[in-house]
Amino acid sequence: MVAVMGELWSQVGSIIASFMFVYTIFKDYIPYELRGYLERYSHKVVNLVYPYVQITFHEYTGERFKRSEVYGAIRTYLSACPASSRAKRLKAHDIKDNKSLILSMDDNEEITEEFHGAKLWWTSCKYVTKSQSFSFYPASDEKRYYRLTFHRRYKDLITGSYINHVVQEGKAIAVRNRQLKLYTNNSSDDWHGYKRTKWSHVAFEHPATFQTLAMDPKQKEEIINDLDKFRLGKDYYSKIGKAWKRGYLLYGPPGTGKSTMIAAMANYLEYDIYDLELTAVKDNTDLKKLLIDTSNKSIIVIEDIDCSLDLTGQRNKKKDDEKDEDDEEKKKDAVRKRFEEDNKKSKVTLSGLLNFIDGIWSACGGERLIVFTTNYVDKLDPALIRRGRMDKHIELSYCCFEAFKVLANNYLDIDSHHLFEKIKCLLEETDMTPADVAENLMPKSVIEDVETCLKKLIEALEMAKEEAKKKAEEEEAKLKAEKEEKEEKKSEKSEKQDVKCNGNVSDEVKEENGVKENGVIT
Ligand SMILES: Nc1ncnc2c1ncn2[C@@H]1O[C@H](COP(=O)(O)OP(=O)(O)OP(=O)(O)O)[C@@H](O)[C@H]1O
Ligand SMILES: [Mg+2]
Repeated sequence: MVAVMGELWSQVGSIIASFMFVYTIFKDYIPYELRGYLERYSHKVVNLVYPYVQITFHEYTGERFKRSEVYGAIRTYLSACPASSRAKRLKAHDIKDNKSLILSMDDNEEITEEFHGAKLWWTSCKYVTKSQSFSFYPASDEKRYYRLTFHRRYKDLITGSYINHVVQEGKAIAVRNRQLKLYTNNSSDDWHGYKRTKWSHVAFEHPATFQTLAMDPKQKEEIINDLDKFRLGKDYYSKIGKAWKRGYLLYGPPGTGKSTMIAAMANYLEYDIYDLELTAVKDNTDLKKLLIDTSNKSIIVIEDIDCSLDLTGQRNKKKDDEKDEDDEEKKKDAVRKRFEEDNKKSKVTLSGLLNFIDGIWSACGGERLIVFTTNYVDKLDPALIRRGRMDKHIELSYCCFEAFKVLANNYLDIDSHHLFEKIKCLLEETDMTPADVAENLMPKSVIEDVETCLKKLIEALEMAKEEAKKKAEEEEAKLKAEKEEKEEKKSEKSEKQDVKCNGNVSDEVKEENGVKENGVIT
């Protein structure tokens, strides 16, 4: 009965809509005074006859700045609600672990739901606005939204509890179905073409975890506790008046597991990764826009921060050869070229990056980790890595024995072996990265057993030790030679000085003598 009534009402609605359509066409032929009356009363009639309320939920909020979280939650809720199985046109969009297919309503599809006796209709809508500019890829602007229609007598129920229920449920389903994503930023030039998104993504399927990460167990536990504290710290952060974000600086030589640790963090927290390529960002404004377009529960990564940009903001010095150019035309060409090159180059500055990390904009949204990695921590500007921006500094260093044990367990499934003692001694004496240790531990053929792999590692460690020793000796010899050379030069100098002094003295003496002699003679 309710369904029949609902359909009846929606038919009344469409009749009214048709009437409005005809009215707009013939509006100009109706006398002005009559038009005023008609418009005033038609609204009253519509309100009287059509007792339905509509609410729209747009995909983008704030002038397309940010994708609406509510829209996303509604989409997830609707794709999972039983009523959606009756919809005929569905869109497949996410496939979790290549197993379950996630479907959502296609454009202009409608589904009906009931909530505490109230009947409501969800419609997914889209409208296209064509941009005026002529280009090879016409930038048509698709705007999507969901429209919820219900009887006005249920307004309190729907706005009070139903929408809240939909959003909460949608978010919970999203967490359950969550497929982690790895994003990378598109070049700023592509934001306005047919590829309008700032970030592109793929499914994140890195298998690294904290169990497989080889490092000092104490340090590892400390990091895990820190992450836990952060994840559960929403109330704490709001209490202390700080944006809910945390900065990590991972530093250490190449191959010590910095990138691996980021993957382990993402898998542990179930956060998406936004791998930010700074050189593709045009300027500070675009950097801000990228930040705003990231979702909550995410890790924003800038790898090799020391090489990403010249963050001192100094311009390149003029090339010397250009100074000598006499030809006017050539000079102009060079200037134009340099201007174009400069334009292409990223103009992100240190202050832009600092603002990105902890400026006012960084508080939009929450639950974000910002991770920087570098091989040379000393090269970084102190302002960039001060606490508050980079709250936790983590040094990933050469492989210690504890880290080796984790790798041995990962690669060879062993906890102990009689060769472990020897390896322990060698690791204490030699610097070898976990990447190199792992490479030596990995069996390269089916006939290689545990013992062979461990022996291979011992051999590599001994070789590394030998090399390090040779290098140290060479370095020492070089230093010694330099020192000797310096001393030699010094002694030569002082000798020369002595000679000069003696020479002078003898001359003086000679002169004196000469004078005397002369005096005597004369
Ligand atoms: N601590 C570690 N635990 C487990 N595996 C490691 C560790 N460190 C390195 N590896 C192994 O070595 C490889 C290289 O490590 P990774 O890429 O994380 O190094 P990195 O510190 O990021 O190096 P770079 O500074 O060159 O980027 C990884 O594929 C991983 O298998
Ligand atoms: Mg790396």
